[in-house]
Parts: sequence; C-alpha cells; structure tokens
Amino acid sequence: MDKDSLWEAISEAFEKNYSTTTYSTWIATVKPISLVGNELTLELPSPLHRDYWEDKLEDSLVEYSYKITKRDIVPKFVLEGDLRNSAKKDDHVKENSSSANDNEFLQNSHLNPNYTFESFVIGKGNQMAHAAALVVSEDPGKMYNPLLLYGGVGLGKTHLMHAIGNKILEDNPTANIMYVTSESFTNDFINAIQNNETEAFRQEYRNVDALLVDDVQFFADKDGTQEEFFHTFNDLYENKKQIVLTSDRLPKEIAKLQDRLVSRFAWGLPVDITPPDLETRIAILRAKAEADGIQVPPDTLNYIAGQFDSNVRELEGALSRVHAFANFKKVPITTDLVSEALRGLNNGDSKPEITVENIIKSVSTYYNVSIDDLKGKKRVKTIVIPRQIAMYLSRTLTNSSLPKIGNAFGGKDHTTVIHAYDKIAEAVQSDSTIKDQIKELKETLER
Ligand SMILES: Nc1ncnc2c1ncn2[C@@H]1O[C@H](COP(=O)(O)OP(=O)(O)OP(=O)(O)O)[C@@H](O)[C@H]1O
Repeated sequence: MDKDSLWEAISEAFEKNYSTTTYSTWIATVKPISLVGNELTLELPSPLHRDYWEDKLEDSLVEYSYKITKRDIVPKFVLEGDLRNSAKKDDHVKENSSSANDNEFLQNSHLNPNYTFESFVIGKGNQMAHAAALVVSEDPGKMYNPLLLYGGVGLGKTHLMHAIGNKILEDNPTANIMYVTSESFTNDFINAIQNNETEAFRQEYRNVDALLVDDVQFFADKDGTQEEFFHTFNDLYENKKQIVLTSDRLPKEIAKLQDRLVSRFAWGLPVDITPPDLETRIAILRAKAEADGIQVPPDTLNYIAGQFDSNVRELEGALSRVHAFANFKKVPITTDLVSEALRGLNNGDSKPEITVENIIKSVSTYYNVSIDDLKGKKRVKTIVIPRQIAMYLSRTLTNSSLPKIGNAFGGKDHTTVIHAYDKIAEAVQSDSTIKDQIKELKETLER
C-alpha cells in the first residue's frame, strides 16, 4: 500500500468517527509525504496542528492504520517549513559530506534507516538468510545474484533487504540503491506507458547499483510487467549489479510467473526464513523493548513471546499495544496486565478467535464432509473442494504459517496449502457459487 492510498483510508476513518469541523480543520489539511517501512510522514500546516495531532489524534491514527494495514504504523509529523529547510540541508550535504545516513542517495533509495543488520536478531529460522544477506552487502553483485529471501509473512525479509541496502550505502555513500515493492514497480511501469515515458523508466531502473524488489509474488498474472522486469533483470545481471528479491514462497510455486523469470530468480541463492523459535522471539522482544525504552520483566517477555509464534510483526505489535495499555492505565507492565491488554485489544469485541481447527469444523458441517476426510487424502471432488476451501480460509483468516496449516490438515506439505489457496482465490473470481459459500462460511466463523 502506498502513502496516498493509506492516507486516503485513514482520512475516511477519521471522517466517519469525528465531527465535520474537526475533520476539515485538522485532518483535511494534512498531506502524506512518504511511507517508508512502517513510518508514515505527514506534513502539517502549523505548529498548532502538530500539537493538536500529538495530543488528540495520534492514537486514533495508529489504531485506524493498524486496522487498515495490520501493521503498527508510526506517524511522523513534519511542518512544511521543516521539509523545505531539510531539502536545503540535503543540498548542502551533497556538496560537503558523504555520511551515509543523511545523504541524498539514502533519501532516493526509499530505504528505512532503522532496518539494519545491527537491529536484526539472529536466530535458528533466519541465520542462513542473515549470513547470505551480509555477504551480498559486503560484496554486491559477486557471490549470490540474485539473492532471493522467501518465507511467511512478517518474518524479517523486508528488514534484511533494507539492511543490505543500508550496508552498501554505509560502505559506499554514493551507491545508487533502489528499493521498491513489486507493486510500485508495476505502477511505475503502467504510469510510464500512459505518459510515454518508458525510456525514462528504463533509465531509472537499469541505472542502479543494486535493485531490491519486495514481494515478487505480486508479479503473478501481470504479463507486461513480467516482460519488462525480465529485461531489467537481464540488464542488471549482465552489468554485475546486485539484485535482491523477496517472496512469500519459492518462485516455482508462484502461479502464473513466467518460466524464464522462475529460472532466473533461482540462478543465485534462494534462502528461506522460517518462524523464529521461542528463544529468538524472546530475544527480538527484548531488543525491541530496550530500543524503545520499555521496561518489561523477563517472565512477562517470555509470556508475550509464547503468545505469538509465527509473525514477528505481530509480536512487535503486541509489545507496542501492551506499552500503550500500561501507559493508559499508568501502571507497570506485568504478566497479568499483558494478558488483559492482549485479550482486550486482540479480541476487542470478545469474539472467539478463529483457528484452523474451528475452520475445519465449520467447513465439515457446512459441506457435510467428515473432519477425517478433510484431513485425509481422498481425491474425490466432493471432498477436495471443501478441503481446499478450508485451507484457503485458514490462510486468509488466521495467522498460522503455511507449514502449520499443512500440519493441521493431516501433515500436508505447505505447497499443498499454497496450491489450494491459489485454486480457491481464482475460483472466488470466476465462480459465484463458491464466492457465496465462502462469504457464508466467513460470516459463520466471524460470528
Ligand atoms: N530477526 C529479527 N530481528 C529484529 N526484528 C525483526 C526480525 N524479524 C522481523 N523483525 C521485525 O518484524 C517486522 C516485520 O518484518 P518484515 O517487514 O521484514 O517482514 P516480511 O518478512 O518482509 O513480511 P511481509 O511478507 O509481510 O512483507 C519488522 O518491524 C522487522 O523489523
């Protein structure tokens, strides 16, 4: 999601929840400037606006953006004058300094300066990815090209990708690094075609020292973009420029990704990141608490780490929510408080949590297929489709990782889950009966 669409969704939420006067005075006057990692920079017209936002509106903004993105967006308020001054300062920096952190190249790269190797906690599930990323950042374009980091949601792929870019810039402050999501690449390409600017587009993307493309699974189905990316890739590769890619799965598992891209993506080193074990989760939480100056007793850290086992973003989000809750109640963080905060904030309306097991039960009742059959291996259509629907719902409605979902279905491989998900996602588009059935199932589960 880019800054404009995020801001549009946030403004809509404000419009719904606040009076017209509040909206037109404080919200409609804001301009989104950038969204880098989780940091959303917003430009405000005056210091008065900044005070008001910090005092009265910031919490709602964080809440709305969490609902919209499922990420803990951190707002940064700047004043129009500040931006102009810092632009001037950047010009100055360009002439006089080559420090990596405030250089023009960092500004243009879209890198998040907080995502570094130093702030990345190494554990069992990510040590190979970390090591490969470090090698690439020390010797870009040489050993592993492309480097492909793949694995489930919120496991640190983007973090490591930015760390590579930041390290290259630290060693060579004038390096031209470009970080994009595959969606931004696609949008840029479409805009370039519309505005007759494909040549400029090519110049921009082929003139970099390292190209970092996040979430390449979203190239699926977009043939024109794939064609363009194929040529960008070849050009950079031939010129020994580093390419780093992330994906939620192996390229050969991405439906509708052209074979020639699948094979190129596998040329270098594909390395997966798996969910962190308990010790790593505790270490990540401890590092985050220390960085943010949050006091949490060790047994309470262990307790939080025990609650979220497959997504580091949620783990971090839980800590931020607990911190906010403790501040609000003006009490120290304890295990009891955490349990209350997570219960209250996770299931605000005390709906039961949706689990893979609940989904299997509901699907079994809905289609009149036994649970054993849903978890079994029978290949008849009357069982296969409900099974795939149950897997699709498990991936959409729960935070369980692909291997965990596979396990819940009688020890199936994660590729079976991906295949089921893709099949049903496609059916939802083309088959209105399936679409309606899924809607009904979701309603039952969310009730
Ligand atoms: N090992 C780690 N050490 C420190 N922070 C981590 C680690 N792994 C993940 N994080 C943090 O968790 C959050 C989510 O990570 P990130 O955005 O890199 O995930 P991702 O794998 O790219 O997910 P997605 O598939 O949703 O894009 C980030 O704030 C990141 O800094």
